[in-house]
Amino acid sequence: MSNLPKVIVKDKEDIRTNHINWDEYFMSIAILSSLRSKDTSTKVGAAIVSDEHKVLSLGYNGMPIGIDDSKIPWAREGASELDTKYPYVCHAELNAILNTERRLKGSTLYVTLFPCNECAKAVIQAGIKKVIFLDDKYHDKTYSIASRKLFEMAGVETSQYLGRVPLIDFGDVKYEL
Ligand SMILES: Nc1ccn([C@H]2C[C@H](O)[C@@H](COP(=O)(O)O)O2)c(=O)n1
Repeated sequence: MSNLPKVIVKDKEDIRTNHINWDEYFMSIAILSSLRSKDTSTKVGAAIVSDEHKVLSLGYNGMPIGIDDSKIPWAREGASELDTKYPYVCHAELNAILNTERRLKGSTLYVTLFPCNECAKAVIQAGIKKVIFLDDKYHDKTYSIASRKLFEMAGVETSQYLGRVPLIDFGDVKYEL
């Protein structure tokens, strides 16, 4: 008996259509990575890829290494900002940049949420040349406006991923649009 999932393709003979394309592949990896996040409201995943289509690094939003994340709030609101997740959580893009010692110059970042201005600065400093994002739900926030400015001035190309997304279902954790 095999534990491999059954492969279903529409046209096995047509090599142009019987596999997923690069963007689908890498955005799916970013989406899968997002499911590692313990954030209960927004799980973000990131994959950094070379111009030779090699995965250089992965990341998701989480508390810094060594921090007992059961002792840190995951809340969006609290008595003070210190009682929320925001001052503590490390964003997916920053984690992906820091999770490798490889050279990221000229690479592409696939991320499930448009980067904030702090991550935009790290993306630029790392030499990442292209950002492909899935969601842009904070488009009108000041930090997103600042990100767009920074990317434009630094010559980082950005584009929204409008392709197919996988339905990932682990039962209690799933990804669906
Ligand atoms: N580009 C981004 C934006 C946000 N994050 C993280 C930070 C938080 O854990 C979460 C956002 O939470 P919300 O305010 O939507 O409850 O996503 C990130 O990793 N990358």
